[in-house]
Amino acid sequence: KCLAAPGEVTEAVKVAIDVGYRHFDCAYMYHNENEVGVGIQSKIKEGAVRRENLFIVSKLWCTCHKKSLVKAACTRSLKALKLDYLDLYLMHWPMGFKSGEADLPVDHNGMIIPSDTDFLDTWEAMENLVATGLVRAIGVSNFNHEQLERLLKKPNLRFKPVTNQIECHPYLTQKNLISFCQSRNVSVTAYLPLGGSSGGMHLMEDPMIQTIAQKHSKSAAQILIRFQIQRNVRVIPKSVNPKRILENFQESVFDFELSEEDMTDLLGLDRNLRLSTFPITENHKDYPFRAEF
Ligand SMILES: NC(=O)C1=CN([C@@H]2O[C@H](COP(=O)(O)OP(=O)(O)OC[C@H]3O[C@@H](n4cnc5c(N)ncnc54)[C@H](OP(=O)(O)O)[C@@H]3O)[C@@H](O)[C@H]2O)C=CC1
Ligand SMILES: O=C1CO[C@H](CO)[C@@H](O)[C@@H]1O
Repeated sequence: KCLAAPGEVTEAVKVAIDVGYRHFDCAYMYHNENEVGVGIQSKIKEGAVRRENLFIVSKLWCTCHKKSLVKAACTRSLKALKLDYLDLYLMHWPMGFKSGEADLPVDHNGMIIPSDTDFLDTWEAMENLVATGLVRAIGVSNFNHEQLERLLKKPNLRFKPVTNQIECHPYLTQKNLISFCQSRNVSVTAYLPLGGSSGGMHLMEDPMIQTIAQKHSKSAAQILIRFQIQRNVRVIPKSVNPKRILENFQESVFDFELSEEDMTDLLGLDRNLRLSTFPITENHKDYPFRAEF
């Protein structure tokens, strides 16, 4: 859950656990792991859920790619979340940034200052987190297929990335990258599945999506979530609104099926429209979006 006010996040986490959510997608960069942790902790204390039935994800930020910084970054997230292990820890981006106070260290032109790290080395430090039990599994986010291939071919790879978390929705269907990941047994997790917040791309208002929604008596959001489920893609919609938290969950997205024609129509909306382009990092050697996929 990102970009939400503090008390709002704790409340949203509690509501989500009550209605049955178990997977929480967090990150140091969202600066709300403490609030998420308060929500989780209070539900565990109350007996509403057990730790082992939750699936908590966090992400290593780009300023901590240096091998010597990885463990402390993970421990900081664990402390904020009030947990003693993470179910999954992701490398947020393949790009390393200069370490220090700023999350986004930039030069005079406003462009990111890279670190001299290589994501293969960062990965080794993440593998150590699995070995020492701080995290159960590791994965990546925003990797293109060349970067993922390079990681999978790394000599002496100890743990494979279990997932690649990428932007994915009908305007950016990611057909090629999804086939690539699935062929290598790396699951795909779709972020921005609803097209992001208002001011984004108005995906939910798309006439085709609206028509399909009406046909199934579902909301546009439910269609967008179901679309990913039927492609065998994990999906992490964000909401801080109790009504929408419920709307996006379980029965309401598992009690119907999109037809082959619906799926083809949705896939046909692809326009390679990426919202999460991260322009200040465009000159980075590991900028992921220069490659075709
Ligand atoms: N790895 C990465 O680099 C990135 C990862 N992410 C992850 O993916 C998650 C989801 O992506 P996000 O960017 O939040 O975008 P989403 O596509 O999930 O859209 C969230 C927006 O949709 C609204 N919304 C949620 N449910 C409904 C509904 N049923 N009907 C109408 N509107 C709805 C939310 O508002 P409201 O809250 O008011 O309901 C919010 O404004 C993030 O929370 C984050 O964890 C996101 C970006 C980058
Ligand atoms: O998950 C994310 C949300 O916000 C960050 C800052 O723009 C992004 O870079 C990141 O991918």
